[in-house]
Amino acid sequence: MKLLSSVQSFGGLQNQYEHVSATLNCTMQFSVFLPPQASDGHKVPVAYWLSGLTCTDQNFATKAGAQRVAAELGVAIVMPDTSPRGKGVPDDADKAYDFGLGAGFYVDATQTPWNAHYRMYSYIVEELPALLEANLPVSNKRAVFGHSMGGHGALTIALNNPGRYVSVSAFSPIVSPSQCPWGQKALGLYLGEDQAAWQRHDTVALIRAGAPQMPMLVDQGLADNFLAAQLKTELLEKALEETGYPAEIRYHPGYDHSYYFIATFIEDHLRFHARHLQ
Ligand SMILES: N[C@@H](CCC(=O)N[C@@H](CSC=O)C(=O)NCC(=O)O)C(=O)O
Repeated sequence: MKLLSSVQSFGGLQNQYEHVSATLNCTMQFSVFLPPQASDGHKVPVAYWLSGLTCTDQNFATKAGAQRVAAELGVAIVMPDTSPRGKGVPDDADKAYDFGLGAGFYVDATQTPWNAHYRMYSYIVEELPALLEANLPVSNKRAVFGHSMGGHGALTIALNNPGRYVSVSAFSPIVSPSQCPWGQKALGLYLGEDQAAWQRHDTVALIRAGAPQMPMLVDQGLADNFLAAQLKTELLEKALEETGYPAEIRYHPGYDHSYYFIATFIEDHLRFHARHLQ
């Protein structure tokens, strides 16, 4: 992997890298915040941040304001891109923002032409951690968190891989892609119309199917324009209640879907993960 840029922040380093991904069959960029505790080669625990629709590795790095607390806690943050990129990577036919480039939905596509590149699930779960743990001072103590499409990615990836992550959290997640327009479009095109294949990428379905318990925190703004039609947090709330799954959902009056909301509560998420990572 090649270092593209490196700037100091709160005593740590905000770095951007490029590498050729065998999983995604293209060149990818990602960002990593390395806290000061990593500077002597000491391996630090790591939280993987999964961004939402339209994002690259830069949105969280520049808008969330996570570096100060991550530096204090000694936790690295990995910020991957949200889809494969580059020449030959197919996009939505109408260049819509909710499918294709910037909208990988953290699944491994099985349908042509998407399956040649769109394998974000395996990229996040396997390729990226292996690359980083071999080349950077980060340990295999991992947490995963994300926003919106990335909140869906974080929750489903954690529930499918409880041994690989100690904790999971999400801002404004799509809790049941099987039951909202963004998810139905993406899963239909990436995985095909047989909804049986969608269930392991649907947080509500996974919880209802008896997913193993792990520390889980969800924050949702009540002034979020996407709440009623796309996010549907109430479906998760109901599934948690009916199965006795012990997650915390916090609702915040007045907060919308933006990074202003994320920046307000990111400290809570980092402290939540640090408690489980250390
Ligand atoms: N352009 C779209 C909305 C796109 C949007 O709001 N993206 C969110 C994530 S939404 C779910 O995954 C985001 O994080 N945007 C980047 C940012 O820096 O804010 C529309 O017009 O509705």
